[in-house]
Amino acid sequence: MGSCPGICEIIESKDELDSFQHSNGSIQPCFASIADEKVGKLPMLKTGRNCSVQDDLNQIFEAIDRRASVRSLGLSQKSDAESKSKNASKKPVRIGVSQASGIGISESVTLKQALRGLCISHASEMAAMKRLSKSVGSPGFSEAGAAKRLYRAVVVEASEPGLPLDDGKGSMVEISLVPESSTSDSCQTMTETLQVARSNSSTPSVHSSPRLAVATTTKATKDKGQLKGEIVIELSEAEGRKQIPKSVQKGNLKSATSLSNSNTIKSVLEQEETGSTFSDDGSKASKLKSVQKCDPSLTPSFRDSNTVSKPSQSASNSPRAVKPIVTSATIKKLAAVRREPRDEIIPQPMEAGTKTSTVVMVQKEKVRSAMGLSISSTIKKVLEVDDPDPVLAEVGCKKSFIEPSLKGDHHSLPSFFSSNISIKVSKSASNSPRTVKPAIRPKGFRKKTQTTCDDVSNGDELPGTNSMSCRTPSYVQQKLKKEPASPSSSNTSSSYEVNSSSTGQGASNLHSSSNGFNNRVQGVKANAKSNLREKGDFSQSSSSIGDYSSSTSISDESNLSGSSCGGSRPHMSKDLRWDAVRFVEMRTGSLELRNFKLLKRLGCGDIGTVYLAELIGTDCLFALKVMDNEFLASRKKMPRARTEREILQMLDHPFLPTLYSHFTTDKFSCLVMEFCPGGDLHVLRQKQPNRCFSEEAARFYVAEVLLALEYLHMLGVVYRDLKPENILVREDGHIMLSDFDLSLRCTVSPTLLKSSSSIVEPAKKLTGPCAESSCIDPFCLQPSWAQASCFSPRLVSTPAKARKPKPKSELAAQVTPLPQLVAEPTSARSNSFVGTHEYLAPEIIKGDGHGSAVDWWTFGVFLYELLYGKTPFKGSGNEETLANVVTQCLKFPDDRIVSFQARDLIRGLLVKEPDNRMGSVRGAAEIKQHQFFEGLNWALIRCAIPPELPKSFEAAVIAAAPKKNTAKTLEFKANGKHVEFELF
Ligand SMILES: Nc1ncnc2c1ncn2[C@@H]1O[C@H](COP(=O)(O)OP(=O)(O)OP(=O)(O)O)[C@@H](O)[C@H]1O
Repeated sequence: MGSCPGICEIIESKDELDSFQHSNGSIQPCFASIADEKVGKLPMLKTGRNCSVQDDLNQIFEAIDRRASVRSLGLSQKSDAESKSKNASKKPVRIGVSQASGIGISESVTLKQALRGLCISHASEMAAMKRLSKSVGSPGFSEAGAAKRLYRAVVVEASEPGLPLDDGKGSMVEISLVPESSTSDSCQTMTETLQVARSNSSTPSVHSSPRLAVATTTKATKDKGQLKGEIVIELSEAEGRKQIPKSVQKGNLKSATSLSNSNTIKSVLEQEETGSTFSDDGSKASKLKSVQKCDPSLTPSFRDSNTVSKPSQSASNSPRAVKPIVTSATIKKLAAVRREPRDEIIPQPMEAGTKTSTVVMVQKEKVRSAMGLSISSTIKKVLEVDDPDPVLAEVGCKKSFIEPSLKGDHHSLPSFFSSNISIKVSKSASNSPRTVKPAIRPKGFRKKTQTTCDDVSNGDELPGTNSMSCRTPSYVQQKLKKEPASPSSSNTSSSYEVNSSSTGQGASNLHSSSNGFNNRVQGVKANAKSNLREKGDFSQSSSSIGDYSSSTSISDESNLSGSSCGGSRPHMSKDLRWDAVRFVEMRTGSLELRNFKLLKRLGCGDIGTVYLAELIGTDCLFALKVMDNEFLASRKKMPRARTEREILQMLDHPFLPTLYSHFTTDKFSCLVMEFCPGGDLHVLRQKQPNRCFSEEAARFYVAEVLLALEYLHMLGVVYRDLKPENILVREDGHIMLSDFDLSLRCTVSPTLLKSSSSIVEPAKKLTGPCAESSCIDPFCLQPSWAQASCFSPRLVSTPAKARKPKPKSELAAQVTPLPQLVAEPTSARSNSFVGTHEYLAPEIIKGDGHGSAVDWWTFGVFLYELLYGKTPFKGSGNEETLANVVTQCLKFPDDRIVSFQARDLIRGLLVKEPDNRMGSVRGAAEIKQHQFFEGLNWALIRCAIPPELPKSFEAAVIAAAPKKNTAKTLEFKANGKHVEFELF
């Protein structure tokens, strides 16, 4: 035995087999039979018969095969199985069964190990057989094959399941190297969806030398008869790609492959680091390690070129587009170890990358031409061709920034822009009695300002207002006197300056170097179509009143931190504006005002000014709300600004705005929002015949608003400022609620309400898809309101006395109502005096405290105004209006025919006592069931064809651009002073 290692091994194996028989009862019968059969052959070994190791191995594997066959066929068919398994053992397919196990193929295998493997698992058997049936040096077993398997193991593990391997050109594993110093930052701020390319790294910047794009590919070489795996790390740096061969001993290879992909690279690199073979810069290894430690999902990859190798949704849609390289989902998994087709992502100015770089650039050009003109270039073109106005031309084409200086007015823009064109702005008092706070607004603009009341509790004075007493009925004043009034100082002048000389170094750099994103911008044009017309002549005026004197049940911050600016919105992955923002953030470290080119002032609110702004270098348009920090602080409006931002951050709804980003500088707080090019419903209504919407159109708009309010309520947000001016129209004609600085945040405690049969009408025969789902199964967990919410509007609002007694048969047919889940803040209470005069709910005016029911009041006023062209309680002045709201009965004008259903809904909503108001108890679900909405497909309304589409973008731009020989100034009136305003 001692002379024959094979014998020793076999005996040991036998022992092990024996011991296994004892230890594993489940397999024992099968195994025992095999062992018995082996007895006849084993004596040859025991008697010292001369045998080769190969013979022994053959015998062993025959036993293995028999055992496997017996396992599969059962004991009763043992004999057949043996013969079959013998044949099977010779089939090459068995050898190649385990791809993964092949990773460890470099390890020399002893018989002992092979036999031990027999007792471990079937997979181990396969591996052992594979090793022994093919010698290391056989043609079918190459180191290249091993390396390939190693590569596959690494890449497949790291890739998305199902991602096809590209063993040819795609055999790259890319690693991003970020310096220690910048890793933490980038991990926080950068996402995986973009890879920023940098073409000229000679310019020192934050993103230049520290970030290295490392591509690793596994290769295999045979060195001195030993299997070695070689990992080539390719450092893509400005000066070119370096290939740093890394010799990995077979042990390393084995250990590497047994680890996870990231660990694999990490462990290999650690060894290389100690061996100083990684690169000439020893720090790179540690840098790479630091990246590996970083959250992979947050590790971006930078490349030195203009090419952006980010998977482009739009590009993928285009036949000529650059093929998406790695899906974002893949990148998440491959953040540290990423495989990307080399020819598309390595636009390096180096030998190997030159060709591919050219390819990319060609593809980019194709994409660009396929996309046509970008939005911003359309604007520029229009302005250049049609508008000789040098100011507008400068704004559109050369002057990227506008700077109004802060002269006692919050409507100011960044001061860090140099300015050499000053525009005098003067204001005159509004003619409207309801105009409380002056603001820079187009002539005739129906003001959407807020009165000083929002700062009543602070004793703060707001511009253009004297005190609450001037607008509030005396009996209301009495109630309000407990809160200190705060007259406001008026903004009498402001100066806007246009930067005609400099757009800022950073901006110009960005502009010139960030064309890469344009290649992936597709479809943004449609999103960014803008109706740039100034708002027309409007007869009515209303103002929002903000008061944060007291409110109960304000939600905590944690409620608001739910959604970030996009990462958690996979359904918005096609929205390239996210990518645009990230693109710039990654390039510049953070978003700043200088990254935007302000194209047009969209309007001024109480806390800031909203601009149409192009994110430089991306062709993406945004609504940029700029708020002056000093003004906010001095007017104690910081909480309102914060509230708006926090609410916007939470929103993720088709009828609510998207906040792409926000940033704060020393001077300004900015919100980067979705731009709505269609104007607002107030303007739209003015254009309708008789300045009223048709009932069908009104139903569409109020239905979308209702869904938005329902969503807000469920988030614990009472909107409080519903009015047509705050309903913006998207370019697709659907609506978007805006302006949340007056909103109330509160906690929501979902409750199950027992529906009473007196409220819920008997189920009608449904015609929609919900007919079958109108479940009456008492075990069904679907709440009753949900059953009816889609297609089965039911009359729930009719006052009790107005309801006719039901026939007995009908009552018998009533569906037993299930408890209704109410997830709206119906019990929230605030004593704030907020809103717009004509829209203020009685309980707000009376100071009785209010909750979410105020939104249903304003909803009623809103519907009324859309249908009748005016608000129901409008008086000759604000005081009268407030008095009317509290005391006057609801009346419908006779000069316009409106359906009973519409009037019934308005009647139910404009109930002065909030507790009796429709929606106050059961929320939006109750309103949705009203007959006015009968037949409306709530679930699909977002896909419905809207009543009206905004003007085409180009036409709107042309219309917005000042005409030839027209005066270069636009005049606005505020507080009796004329304002010269040349900017837009
Ligand atoms: N996302 C947007 N897209 C297009 N225009 C917008 C957008 N957001 C706001 N606007 C326009 O900018 C103007 C100012 O809006 P902002 O929300 O700052 O104030 P406001 O609506 O006047 O109300 P408030 O004074 O109560 O804040 C509005 O007239 C609105 O039409």
